[in-house]
Amino acid sequence: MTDQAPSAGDAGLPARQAAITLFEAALARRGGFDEALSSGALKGLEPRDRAFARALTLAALRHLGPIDNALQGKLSRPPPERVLTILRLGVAQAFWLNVPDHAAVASSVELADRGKNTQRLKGLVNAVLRGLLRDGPPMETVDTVLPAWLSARWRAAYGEEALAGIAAAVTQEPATDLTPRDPAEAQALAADLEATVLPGLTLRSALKGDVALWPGFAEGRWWVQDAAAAIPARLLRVKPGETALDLCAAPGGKTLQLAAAGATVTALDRSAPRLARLRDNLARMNLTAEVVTAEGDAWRDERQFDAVLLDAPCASTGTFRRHPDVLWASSPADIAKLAAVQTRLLAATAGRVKPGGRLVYCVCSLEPEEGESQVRNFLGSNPDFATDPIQPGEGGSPEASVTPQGWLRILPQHMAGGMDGFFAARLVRKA
Ligand SMILES: C[S@@+](CC[C@H](N)C(=O)[O-])C[C@H]1O[C@@H](n2cnc3c(N)ncnc32)[C@H](O)[C@@H]1O
Repeated sequence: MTDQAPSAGDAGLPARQAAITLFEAALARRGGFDEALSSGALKGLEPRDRAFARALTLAALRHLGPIDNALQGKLSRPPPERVLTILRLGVAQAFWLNVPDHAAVASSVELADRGKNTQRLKGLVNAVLRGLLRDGPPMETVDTVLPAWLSARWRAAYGEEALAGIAAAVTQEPATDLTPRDPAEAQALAADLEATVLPGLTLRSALKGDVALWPGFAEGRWWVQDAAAAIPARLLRVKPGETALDLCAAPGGKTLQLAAAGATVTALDRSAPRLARLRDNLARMNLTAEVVTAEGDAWRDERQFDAVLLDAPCASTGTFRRHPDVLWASSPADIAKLAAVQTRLLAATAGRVKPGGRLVYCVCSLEPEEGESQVRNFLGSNPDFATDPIQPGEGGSPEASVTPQGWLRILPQHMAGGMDGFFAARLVRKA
């Protein structure tokens, strides 16, 4: 729930229009939500309207399955896409953004009235929305919350009970997690940030709004990082003075952890714009790293490192709590394509680890093809590497996440209040 709703009259329409743009971009393609944000979908809006547009889009995506299920019962045939968007956003406003019913209906009808292709259907928008709001919030069950192809995959991989836990996490709005630059400061920062200190010393803050205005941001005392995302870099256990390579580094959450722990870090990524964000993050935190723009599997550099982190590009299905668009814009083909990239990157990583050094492989994905299968295949073809088993509790690892092989398979329900889904394994290269 949020209290950021602007009033229903004309003042709120630009925000709702921006939400239409964001929402349709999010469904059109993987990464569309972020692309639309960075290409100015919210430009020209007041901060309050910007927050509303973003919150509305995310609420509609987080509850999209149940919304569509309820809509199906009210529509005899699929309406044009824009009308469907207006209806989905209208329902989300009323049930999850505290917008009064009359305002959600009036603004949705107004949006339909303003569009050349939707004007004639404003009566339908009015009738369908009124009917849905009378019925109350849509049913949220495993079958309505998740796309069928993902629930089938996750049922097969993790079983019925775990699937129910995953589905329950989809509709929960996540808190903001922060990593302190200096872990010894965690308790002191927690008081200023209305935060609880989680295992691993992640701070879970109850604050809302622009993080740049929160205590300690400008001074570089913490950065935003999900509790699960903060675990893999800790598993490398870097010591001051060791060399570390972060092979898919941008925008740099894990690079910051390695640098803050005192390692001499090389941060590599193929994306120059994402590396620009990494550089900004390093500067704000007053940390340093060598920054390299290159393809991880084509980088010509003979150095070997004490510690190597491969946080590989993946389908990101574990991040649905903060990025619910991944549920609706991903496909089985994405998983197959990205799994091939991971295999290539892992193969290229092996030679960059010093004999006796450590390699942590991780992905923010719930797909076994991107996690367990990758490591199993890698160990099969690289007999000089072995698993260094992760201990329960290590670096904040939930006990429930540790697999019999000593890898981590983090499911969102493994921590009260949720965490991103992740896979991680720590391997050592024999000396
Ligand atoms: C999961 S994200 C990394 C997140 C980062 N480790 C962090 O903690 O902030 C994956 C990154 O891999 C990069 N990437 C994708 N393919 C790559 C390749 N072939 N070589 C190097 N980087 C690649 C992407 O640009 C993206 O920044």
